Amino acid sequence: SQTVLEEAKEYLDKYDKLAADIYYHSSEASWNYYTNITDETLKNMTDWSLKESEFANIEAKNASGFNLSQIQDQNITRLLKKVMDIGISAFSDTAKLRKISEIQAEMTSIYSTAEGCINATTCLPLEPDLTDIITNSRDYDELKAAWKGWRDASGKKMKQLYPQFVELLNEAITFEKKYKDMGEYYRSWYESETFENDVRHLFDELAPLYENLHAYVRRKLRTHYGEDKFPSTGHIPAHILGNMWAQQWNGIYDLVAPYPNKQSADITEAMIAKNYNVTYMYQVAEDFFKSIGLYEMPPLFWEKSMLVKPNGREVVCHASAWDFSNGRDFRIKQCTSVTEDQLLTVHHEMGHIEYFLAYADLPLLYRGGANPGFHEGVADIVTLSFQTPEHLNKIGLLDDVPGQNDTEGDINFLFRMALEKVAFLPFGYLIDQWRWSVFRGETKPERYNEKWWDLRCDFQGIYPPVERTNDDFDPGAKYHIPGGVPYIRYFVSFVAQFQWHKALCQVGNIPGPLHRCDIYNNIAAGARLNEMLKMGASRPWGEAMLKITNATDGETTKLSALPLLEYFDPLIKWLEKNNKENNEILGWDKKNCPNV
Ligand SMILES: C[C@H](NC(=O)O)C(=O)O
Ligand SMILES: [Zn+2]
Repeated sequence: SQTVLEEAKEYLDKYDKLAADIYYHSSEASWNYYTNITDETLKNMTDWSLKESEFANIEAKNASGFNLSQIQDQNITRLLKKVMDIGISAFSDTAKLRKISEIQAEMTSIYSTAEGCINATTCLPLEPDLTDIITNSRDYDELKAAWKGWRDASGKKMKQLYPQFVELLNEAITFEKKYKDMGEYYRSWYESETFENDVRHLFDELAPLYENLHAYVRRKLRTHYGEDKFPSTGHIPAHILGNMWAQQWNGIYDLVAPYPNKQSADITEAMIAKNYNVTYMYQVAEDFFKSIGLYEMPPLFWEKSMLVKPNGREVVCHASAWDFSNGRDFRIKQCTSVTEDQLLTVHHEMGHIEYFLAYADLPLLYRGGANPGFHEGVADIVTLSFQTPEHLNKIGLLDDVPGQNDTEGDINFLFRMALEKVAFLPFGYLIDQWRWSVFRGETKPERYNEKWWDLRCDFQGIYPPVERTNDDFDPGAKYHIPGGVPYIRYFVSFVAQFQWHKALCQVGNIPGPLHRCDIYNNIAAGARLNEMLKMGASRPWGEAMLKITNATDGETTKLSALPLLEYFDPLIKWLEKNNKENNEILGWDKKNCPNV
């Protein structure tokens, strides 16, 4: 007779083939909905997501037939546990599972087809129109109209749907009695009892840097928009930070740059001047990955991706990368336009594809990030190199590179990176603080919007330029809420990517300060990164962290804020000095939120 181990291995091989087939069809059905929103594609996607749940449910029962204590092979037991860890698919009420899928699809459709009205006659989609206004307008009232118009057309329209979505998700996830609520299930993906506390500590460590950036930007914006827009509580109006959600502020770099008379690198202009088109943007990104020994895009990528917003049909424009579970079919869906921000997003989405390609030979159950934050950090990691003046100069998008002793040019660059990476930290942290409090039942529907603004006011130090009431549902105006995509992964990513950048610059023997390091063409750096990518989700993520940091202190299996703080150290000193010289009072009243 076969040993239990041999039986388990045989079972897992069969599972892998069955799962690959179901996942392929289910991904294809989702793809057809996200790239063509109709009732018919919605129905087909929902049907397939139910087939996927049914498959997961049956296989979880089959796998539970194995007595894990009789199997010494840790790899096999880890795989069997993953077969059994199926989240809401364990729920027996398939009608309610269908309802969950339908509500999420409907909210995603409302978000993706919404047109925000900026006046009585003009209503515009988020991408590219409202995004362009929010990024480029410097007119307080024009910005306010776009900000309000978007929220009225998106979040407000799905307010009634969200309470039921939460209730059904919690009912489904508690069915097995393994998780208290959906938030606990999402956090379980980080395989750590202390995860929630760990991210809070990281946030607290990084808060002083954010407060210095906030104080400096606030002072610069006050001079442009006038004192009257800045309440004594210290908050900044939410709509003048160059981004629809004030999540990253690089859009207003020209307005707040430390040394504005220095040549401000307007990369979008340079791209247009160099006749960049969408395809070329993807070739530039692919060239970067190939230069460090990673993977070129397979033929099906170019054949099947959706790289521009199509005419004549509704699509989900929010950019994403897709793995069709067959080792050959990987796609990006992005309504790409020729801007610097979009070029960063192209590198981000292709970074996900690089991870997919690196772990494509692993069992399907291991084809994922070591944790969700790793997948987002891997997506971002090359942008830390790509944006350096050295690299932009190499690819012809920047003429003069600030020399190492050109402090002003260097500070301008670091400041620009802080607008993208430091400004994000409270936002990346607070989205799931809201969502976890909703899933826990601490925040009831009648307080959804109030809680959202309490968190935005407390952690980000911003306030809404238009009075909010409980008829509003501003969480719904951010893709990841209707899209059902957890968000703490981005906070984890923004911390981890600096740990990795430091490790890759070291192993690549790249001299100079961390913030000027470019791993382009560095095979050693790429090889080290690839070693971690190839692990996928096969081992607890602390081992993946160690693989990339190659640390001997044993400690660096954890997330650490130190590399991020080291990267920004010259700017921290500059901001502290500048804020002091201007008698700027750091921070804001965290518990008193101006509601216009
Ligand atoms: C940071 C996050 N990125 C992504 O969704 O790919 C966002 O856009 O909010
Ligand atoms: Zn991503």
